[in-house]
Amino acid sequence: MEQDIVLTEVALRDGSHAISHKFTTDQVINVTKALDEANVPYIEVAHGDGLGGSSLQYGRSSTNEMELIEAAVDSCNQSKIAVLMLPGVGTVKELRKAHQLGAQMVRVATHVTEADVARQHLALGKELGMETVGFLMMAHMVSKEKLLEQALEMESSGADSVYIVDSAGAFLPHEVRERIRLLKNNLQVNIGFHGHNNLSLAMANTLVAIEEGATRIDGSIRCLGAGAGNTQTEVLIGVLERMNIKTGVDLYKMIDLSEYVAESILEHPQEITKGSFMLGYAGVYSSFLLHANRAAQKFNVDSRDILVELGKRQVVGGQEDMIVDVASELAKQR
Ligand SMILES: CC[C@H](O)CC(=O)C(=O)O
Ligand SMILES: [Mn+2]
Repeated sequence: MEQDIVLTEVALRDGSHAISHKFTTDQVINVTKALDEANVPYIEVAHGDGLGGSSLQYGRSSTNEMELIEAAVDSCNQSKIAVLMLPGVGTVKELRKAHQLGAQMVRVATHVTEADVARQHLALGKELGMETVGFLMMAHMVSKEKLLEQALEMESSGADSVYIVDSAGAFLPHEVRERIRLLKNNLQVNIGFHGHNNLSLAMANTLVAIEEGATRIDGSIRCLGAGAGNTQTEVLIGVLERMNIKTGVDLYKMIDLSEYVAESILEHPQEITKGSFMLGYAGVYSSFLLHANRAAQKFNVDSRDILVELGKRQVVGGQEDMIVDVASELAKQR
């Protein structure tokens, strides 16, 4: 199969944030089968916060993620199942289990300044014979020089690909251009990009990343991802086709699947709402959206004020408890 760009479909992991981690086994089987038939190379399956994420802090999964991973593996003839893991949220025990069930790629995600904590998990991925990805989250929070330093750390730890992850959907296209160019000029491994559409820039940022040499790209079908969702996979495939860039993925099958996702999975359309826009504007983790909406309701404050304050405090993944603190402080100040 000819491929210029290698796609990873993330709806069955990133989309978990958008539906409060309620994927059912049937939904995972239906989506995975369709993605496999459409020739999508990699399909990520896990709790939204990665292996082991099911908890009070992040939100409990309705169905055990290992059951979902197993169902996804069994539904594929050619697609490979990827898992995300955040060291500290997930453990080596869960990574070994996911591998045993048939996952073939591990994407080790760290905050953009903490690449060194991925070393052990990337090494284990390699030892198990998995393809490895270093996933640098909240990349907009640092300078391009710092990002390069951290990307080199991921490369030296054994990542086959290093991703710039726009977790907050905060990047502007020229910022993505500069960063992908710098990594491309200094790393030997594949460069990837994972966008969020909070400022309506996921597609533009993805195209700029591809122009600068990124070859590993994430998308979520029907934008089923955190915040306003990710770069919309089926639309990206069509746009790349128009640009003569090959993904090897069947466009019509993806459009059919997109209709299924809208009818059978989405609780509401993935839109740029006041909350999701504010994530990108203030630079806040996309997965904080539903938590912030709930806290806004509970404390009767504006979710925009919560998100702006979280942005000012530069909160990072794992600090979800701050959302309630901020909402309660805002309520007291009123
Ligand atoms: C909490 C993990 C996070 O959702 C990973 C990711 O997709 C991102 O940072 O955008
Ligand atoms: Mn994401």
